[in-house]
Amino acid sequence: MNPIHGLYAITPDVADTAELSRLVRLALQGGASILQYRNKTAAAGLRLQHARALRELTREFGATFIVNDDAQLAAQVDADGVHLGGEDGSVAAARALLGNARIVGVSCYNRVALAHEAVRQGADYVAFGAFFPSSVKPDAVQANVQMLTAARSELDVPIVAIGGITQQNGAALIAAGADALAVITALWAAPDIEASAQGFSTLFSRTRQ
Ligand SMILES: Cc1ncc(COP(=O)(O)OP(=O)(O)O)c(N)n1
Ligand SMILES: Cc1ncsc1CCOP(=O)(O)O
Ligand SMILES: [Mg+2]
Repeated sequence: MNPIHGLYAITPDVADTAELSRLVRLALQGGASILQYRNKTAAAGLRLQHARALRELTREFGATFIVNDDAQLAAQVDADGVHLGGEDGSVAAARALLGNARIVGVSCYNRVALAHEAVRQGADYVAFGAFFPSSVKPDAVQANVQMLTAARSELDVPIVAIGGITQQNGAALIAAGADALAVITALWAAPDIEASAQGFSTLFSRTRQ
């Protein structure tokens, strides 16, 4: 099975490791198949503690564990891979740390040409977005369904969609070719995180791909 398929949960900004683990467990119970550890503010020691805890938890559930931005941290905690944006270093540098068996995902914003280049450099998946307004990244570049459709017809690697995705607007992205939906707010701000994860996961069995 493609390890990049289904609900791709990205961690909320929660500093306390036990509380972060409690929330993530709910998402995994609800069926999140990929977890990305994304934290822009914690100190290195706390990030290591978080990443170690989440590595253990994702193993328990058989979920794919990706670290955002930091290939070194990914290697240190034996994560399944790393996610790189335009300012996060090259695929080659990540490969040098992680080897060929790990996953390297690359942000391509709204540019299919960037995705071709990422694949040429050895990316295992590409991400496009933001598809909808995002309170986490209000200034994010806007992507649209037409470019996703074009990307799907041109690319063989898994495609992740991100940015303001909800259970309501996510189905159209899956129908257009997204293999995974990366979500922050609609998952963690939901009144029932497990039910929200379940709802997102169900979209993948309902929507023709
Ligand atoms: C799955 C996924 N897609 C896109 C991003 C955004 O990456 P980037 O542009 O590097 O921005 P930051 O998340 O680092 O602020 C992502 N993290 N995950
Ligand atoms: C990291 C990132 N990159 C583009 S939008 C975004 C944030 C996604 O969060 P949300 O699902 O809350 O819009
Ligand atoms: Mg980044």
